[in-house]
Amino acid sequence: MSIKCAIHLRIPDAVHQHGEPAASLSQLISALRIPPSKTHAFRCMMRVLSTRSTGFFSVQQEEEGEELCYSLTPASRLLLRHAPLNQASLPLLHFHPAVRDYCSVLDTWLLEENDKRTAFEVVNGASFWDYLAGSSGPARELKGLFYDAMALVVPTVGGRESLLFRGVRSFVDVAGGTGIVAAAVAGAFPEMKCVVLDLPHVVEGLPAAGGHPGNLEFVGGDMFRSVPSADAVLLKSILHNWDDESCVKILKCCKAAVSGDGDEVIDMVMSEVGSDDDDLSREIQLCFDLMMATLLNGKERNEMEWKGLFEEAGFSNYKIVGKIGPRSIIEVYP
Ligand SMILES: C[S@@+](CC[C@H](N)C(=O)[O-])C[C@H]1O[C@@H](n2cnc3c(N)ncnc32)[C@H](O)[C@@H]1O
Ligand SMILES: O=c1cc(-c2ccc(O)cc2)oc2c(O)c(O)ccc12
Repeated sequence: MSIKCAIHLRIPDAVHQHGEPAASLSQLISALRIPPSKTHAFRCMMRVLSTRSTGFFSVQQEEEGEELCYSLTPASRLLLRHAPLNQASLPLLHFHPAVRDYCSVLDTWLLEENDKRTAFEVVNGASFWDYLAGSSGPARELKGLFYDAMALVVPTVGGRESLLFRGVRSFVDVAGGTGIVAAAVAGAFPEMKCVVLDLPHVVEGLPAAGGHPGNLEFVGGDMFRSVPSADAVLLKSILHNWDDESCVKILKCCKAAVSGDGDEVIDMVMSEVGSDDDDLSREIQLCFDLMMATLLNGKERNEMEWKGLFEEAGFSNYKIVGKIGPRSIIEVYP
C-alpha cells in the first residue's frame, strides 16, 4: 500500500526533482503539500519505504540530531514518471480493486469444493479475459494497466541478431496482446511478414493507432479455433494461462498453422529444488504459479510437464534454447 501511495503521490519524482544533496523530510513534506496533521504518518511511510528489504529510498543523516534525508535507489528510479523502464503499472495492477478483491477471498475460495470458477471470477462475475473486454471504467483501467505491465516483459527476442527468427519469412505472435513484441520483430526484420493474433477487442483499432511497422498486421480471432498460417509462431506468456487440455488445443492449432521450423514458446520452466536457478527466479516462478492458479485456470510447468504437452499436441521434439530471468525460450518442432 505504501508503494501504491508513493506512485500516486509521485514521491520518487519529488526526491528526484530535489536533486543533490538528498531531500530532507521537511523538504518532501513541503514539495508534496502534506498537511501538518499527516506529517507523522508520512514520516512513518517514508521509513517503511526505506528499510533494507523494501529498498525504495536510501536514508542519510548528516549529523546526529539532524533531519533524515532521502535519495533514490535503483527500485525507486523505476517509478520515476519519465523513466524509460517505468514499472509503476505492475504494483498499480495488483492494487486495482478487481485484483485486490479477489486476492482477499483466497481463504474462502480455497475451501469451496463445488465451484470450478477462479477466485477472480467468483469475485468479479467474469473470467479475467471477459472482464478486460468490459466497457466499465474499472475494466478499461485494468486493461490499460495489464497491457502496460505486460510490455515490461519484452525479452530481447526481437533484435536483428536474434537467432530465433533466422530464415523465417512470416510469423504470428499468437495472443500477442497489443503487439509490443511483434512490433520489435517487425522493425528488426522489415522483409518478414508479421501478424499479431488476439481477441477482437484487444486488437481493435491498433493498426490505425499508427507507429507500427508496415510489415505488421493485427488479426482479431480465437486461438482455439484457428491461427493464421506462417513459417513460425510465437506464444509468449500464453500457455501458463491455461489448463493442460486447453494448452493442447492451442498447440494443435499452432501446429496446423506452421509450415516452417515450428513454434517458439516463452514461458517459465519451473526449476526443481536444488537446480541452478537463483532463489529470486524460483520465488518469481512460485508466485506466478499461485497467480495463474487463482487469477486464471493456469499453471507454471516443469520441463517434464512441458514435454508431455508438446507430445500430446503431436510435436516431434523441443529444445530449451535460452533463459530470460525466470522465463525460458523453448523451441518446439513439428
Ligand atoms: C498474458 S497475455 C500475453 C500477451 C502477449 N503475448 C505478451 O506477452 O505481452 C495473454 C493474451 O491472451 C489473449 N487471449 C486470451 N484468450 C484468447 C483467445 N481465445 N484467442 C486469442 N487470444 C486470446 C489475451 O487477450 C491476452 O492478450
Ligand atoms: O497480472 C499479470 C502480471 C504480469 C506481470 C508480472 C511481472 C511483470 O514485470 C510484468 C507483468 O504477468 C502476467 C502474465 O504473464 C499473465 O499471463 C497473466 C497475468 C499477469
